[in-house]
Amino acid sequence: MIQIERLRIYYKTLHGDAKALDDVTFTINDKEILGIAGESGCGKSTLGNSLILLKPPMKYVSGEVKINGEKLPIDNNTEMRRYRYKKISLIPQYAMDALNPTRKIGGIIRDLVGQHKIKYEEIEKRLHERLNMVKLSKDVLNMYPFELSGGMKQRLVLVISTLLNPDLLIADEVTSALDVSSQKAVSLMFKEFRDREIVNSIIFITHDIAVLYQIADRIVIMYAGKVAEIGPTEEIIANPLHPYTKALIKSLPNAGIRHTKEKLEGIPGHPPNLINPPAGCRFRDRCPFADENCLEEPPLKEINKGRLVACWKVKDL
Ligand SMILES: Nc1ncnc2c1ncn2[C@@H]1O[C@H](COP(=O)(O)OP(=O)(O)OP(=O)(O)O)[C@@H](O)[C@H]1O
Repeated sequence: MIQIERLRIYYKTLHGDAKALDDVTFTINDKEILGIAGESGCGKSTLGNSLILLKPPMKYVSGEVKINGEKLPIDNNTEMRRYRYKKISLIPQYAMDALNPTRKIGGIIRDLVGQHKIKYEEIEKRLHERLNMVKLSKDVLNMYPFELSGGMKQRLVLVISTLLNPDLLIADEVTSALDVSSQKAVSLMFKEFRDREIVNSIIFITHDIAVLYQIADRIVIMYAGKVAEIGPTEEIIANPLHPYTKALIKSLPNAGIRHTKEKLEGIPGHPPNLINPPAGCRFRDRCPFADENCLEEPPLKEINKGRLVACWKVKDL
């Protein structure tokens, strides 16, 4: 189990700190795929990246992350070396485009495991099995990245990032650049890696709730650096409680989630500036239900078992 408690991660800027993650608390259970969704800029990538490497101007401010009860030294990039790739592995946004174009895929993997002091020969058998699992021939090891399609590259990235069977895999927008049929195939392979216990848990970051509907057990909805709502996938989609989640679900195309005659609606307005966010609920300027109570920040409260919502109005909606 991974516990994230009151985590604050900011970006240092010339105009002050951008509060990209501001008091974020949730857990990732064993054998779980946890989806993280929300509009662009809400802090999803910051969350994933902060569990691996704090690259300036990103900085740790406060809070804790525990993996199976052990505190992760996320504020110390050197100490985090022990965990990176072996215990926690990240597939960053655009990873498939970042594969070295001048090196054959076998060579890329040899370099990567070498950096972690593991001999290629030690993992070779496992590598072949895993390639087979994601329906790639081992001939790809003799190919250059540009010879593979987007879907093939993304499946390869899944294999590479999980070669050492990490406890936690963080996947950041891994399906966004793919067409709809490859999206489904790739996301189901992530599920298979969890089902076969190659990884213990997965954080699946995406702006696309339709993808989460296919694979996530629970969903965390983020808004402007904070958690708006947490719940089981079916419940979040069928019965969103936070006004922001309601708007997000309403703005979805029908993509296999539900059929409605309602017109597709975007969410009016923009998220607040995170350097100087308004006091109180950060969604209040865009919220049709906001009143003077919302000038005070709503705590994330358990409404029903496993269902947490940060909204003063939730009981009245
Ligand atoms: N290097 C940076 N310097 C300053 N602010 C940053 C930096 N990187 C990100 N931010 C700010 O942190 C906030 C969260 O960004 P983040 O990339 O985590 O969001 P996201 O939800 O992953 O968005 P996207 O889906 O577009 O990747 C944004 O408001 C962004 O402007």
